[in-house]
Formats: sequence, C-alpha cells, structure tokens
Amino acid sequence: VDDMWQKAYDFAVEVARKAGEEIRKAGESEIKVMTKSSSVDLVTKTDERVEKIIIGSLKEEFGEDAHCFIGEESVENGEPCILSDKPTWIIDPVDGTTNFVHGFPFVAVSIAFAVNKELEFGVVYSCLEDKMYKARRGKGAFCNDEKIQVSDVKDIHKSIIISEHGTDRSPEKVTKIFSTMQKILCIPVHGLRGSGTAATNMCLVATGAVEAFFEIGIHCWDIAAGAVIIQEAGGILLDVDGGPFDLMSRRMIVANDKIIARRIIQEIEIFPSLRDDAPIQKH
Ligand SMILES: Nc1ncnc2c1ncn2[C@@H]1O[C@H](CO)[C@@H](O)[C@H]1OP(=O)(O)O
Ligand SMILES: [Mg+2]
Repeated sequence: VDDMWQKAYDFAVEVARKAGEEIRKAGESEIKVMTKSSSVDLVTKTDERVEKIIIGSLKEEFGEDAHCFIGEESVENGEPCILSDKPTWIIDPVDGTTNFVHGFPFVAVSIAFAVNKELEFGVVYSCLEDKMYKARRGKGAFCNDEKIQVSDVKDIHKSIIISEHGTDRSPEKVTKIFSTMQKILCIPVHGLRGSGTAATNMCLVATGAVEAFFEIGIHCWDIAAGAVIIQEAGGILLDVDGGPFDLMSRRMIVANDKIIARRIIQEIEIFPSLRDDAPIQKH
C-alpha cells in the first residue's frame, strides 16, 4: 500500500519527458502567439496541444473517472479548479510561456499529483536544459537522478533571492512589486534573479542555487510540483504573510530556511489576488 503511487510517479516522469520533447520540437518552428487576459499574458497552440497530450496519456493509463485533472489551459477553457480528496493531477504544460515565445532558455513542464488534498509527488522537466527534477513525499528530491538539497546559507546578506513581475501591469501592483524588490536588494542581498518560470524558480531553490523565491499572482499549476520538490530538498513553503502555505491562494514564499524566509517576508508588500478556487468569473 505504501508504494501504491510509485507507478503513477514513474509514469508522470515519462509523460513530462515526452511533453518536453514536444515543446522543444515546437520551439524550432514558428510559434503562433495568442493572448489571454491581456497583451502580455501569452499562450500558444503548443500550450493547449501539450496539455491535451499530458491529460490524454494520464487518462489512458489511469482511467477517465478515477482521477481529477486541473490543467492551466483546461481551467482557462472553463473547467473547474477545485482540489477535492480524489486523486488529482495538477498540470502546467508550458510554464514560462513568455520565455518559450522568445526563446529564453527556461521552459518547464510541471506535473503534480495530490491525494486527499495532500501533494504526493511532483515532476518539473526543464525541457530546454534537459533537467528532470522530481520528488515524492518522504523519498527525497532529485535532478536527473542525483539527490538535491537546499542551500545552507542562513545569512540574508549572503543570499540570492528570486522574484518575478507577473503579467499584471497595473501601476499600483507594479509599484508594490518594485518597492518590495528595492527593499530586498538594499538589505543588501547578493542579488535578485528570476528565470521567468515559477516551476524552475522553485527547483533553483531546491538545488541551492538561490535561497528563496516568492511571488503573488502565481497559480496552483505553476507551483504544485515544485512544492513537493522544495520540501523533499529540505526547504520550506509559507504564505507571504508568514502563515501556512496554501496551494490555492496564488501566493507563496519558498526558502532554504525559515530565517531567510522570515527576513524576506518583512519586506513583502502584499496586494490582493483572487484565489484559484474562487467561484468562476466569466470574462
Ligand atoms: N498573473 C500572474 N502573475 C504572476 N505570475 C504568473 C501569473 N500568471 C502566471 N504566472 C506564472 O508565474 C511565472 C512568471 O511570473 C510563470 O511561471 C508564469 O506561468 P505561465 O508561464 O505558465 O503563465
Ligand atoms: Mg505556469
């Protein structure tokens, strides 16, 4: 019984690899770009096609009805985004769509699996770098089958912090985001970075390349797989107000250690964001 999800975990790794190959191939030909909520919120045919490949493969293997699916493009097309107790796959087919469109080399496939609302495993395939990150609850975190671990830096002055700008360009939000970044930069820290994909950012914390990553505005599919990888690599997840991490809240900080996390939390200017599981709004 303990190993009942091992087959699903192994299968998820293979599906992520296949999806990443599709993305790599698609990146070699012309990419047709469409927009979602605004002119900077991008989506491509590849996002939709790869999500269909992933969910199709999972349904074929595990059945149509036994499992639930939350996928970025399915939710965009009106499917519910509710985490129930049923076995649920949480999928971002192309995390870092803007990077993909521009050829900026961080694009990830993110696949997570939860049972009874608890994340069981997560797979992040950084497909342009060909790095397969994966973790299963209680079994450690790996990159290309090598064990990974968060950094042991506890001094904020020796840290690198990742933050992103998101896709909302309203002046009030942009001002808050930059004000937060300015305050963190002036602590001072060694540097600020951002890969353009939340899933990869989480893996960068998990490998110890950076100490923390925070963002308001991300979605559950951006971070679900990374959440398992972070925890299994010895890191922590919190809400940006220091409270417990909530997958559906659209905000989080991940860090190597609570000392670093708490210091960053002091500087974060929080702005409101609608929960992923809020009742559907038509737009
Ligand atoms: N409204 C939003 N605000 C902030 N980040 C968002 C966002 N929508 C998506 N993201 C995700 O956050 C990271 C960049 O800020 C990306 O992983 C991006 O995922 P995406 O490429 O799948 O859309
Ligand atoms: Mg994403």
